[in-house]
Amino acid sequence: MLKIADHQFSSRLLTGTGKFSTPRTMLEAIECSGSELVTMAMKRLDLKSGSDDILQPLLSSGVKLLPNTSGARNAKEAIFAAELAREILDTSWIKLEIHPDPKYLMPDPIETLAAAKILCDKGFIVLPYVHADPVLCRRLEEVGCAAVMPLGSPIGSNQGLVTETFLKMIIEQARVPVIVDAGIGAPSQATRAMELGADAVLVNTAIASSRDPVAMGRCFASAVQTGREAYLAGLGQVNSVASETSPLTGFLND
Ligand SMILES: CC(=O)[C@@H](O)[C@H](O)COP(=O)(O)O
Repeated sequence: MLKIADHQFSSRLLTGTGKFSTPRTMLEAIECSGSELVTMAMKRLDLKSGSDDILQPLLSSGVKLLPNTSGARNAKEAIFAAELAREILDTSWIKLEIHPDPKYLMPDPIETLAAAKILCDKGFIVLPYVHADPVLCRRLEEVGCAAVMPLGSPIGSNQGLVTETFLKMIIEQARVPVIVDAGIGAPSQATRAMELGADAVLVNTAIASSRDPVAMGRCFASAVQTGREAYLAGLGQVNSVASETSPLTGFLND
């Protein structure tokens, strides 16, 4: 089981709700992925009409909603989005995302740490999206974040685990769950993240932008499961030189 704050999940795959061609495809893909924690941008909520074509179906599907502050450019805007989420969606869980630069969507570490501290003090369950920076992840843990969400590569890039070296450091030192978020472009990359010892992964674009998102949701579910099992089984050591599979002393030497 994946434990975040006081909640347990049997799936280690978190999914996003953006970029799907239709709400129906999104709901089916999420269902087939087995994901139990699903993120949704607060900026997507249509507050004026009082109804939203994905919110209600999502809530009735039984998944836990993880609102995110995507679109916030600084701590103040992110805190506002988190408070709005708590008010409207009746949840204190928040995926904290602050990216002031629309080109690369790189998370702002300074604003993120400042917002995380304030939100934790206000009783939020904070899951911050950050660069794969081991020092920052440690600091976020210290201010009370329930998990850390370092990126594999830029959001929506499908480039995979460009940050692998640093993800390893984060995983090694973390005392809260590490959820590799963003840029995971193929099931094999999700497997790799899990083999490294990540507690979970978050995938959106790779599922939503595939030719068959429902089938791809299923592929990611098994990829995450495989990676987790491989991690628990313990991967063999990587050697820089060859090493004989069978003993060298055999009949040829006798
Ligand atoms: C939906 C969400 O939260 C994204 O910001 C997240 O980082 C996923 O990234 P990908 O779309 O690259 O999977």
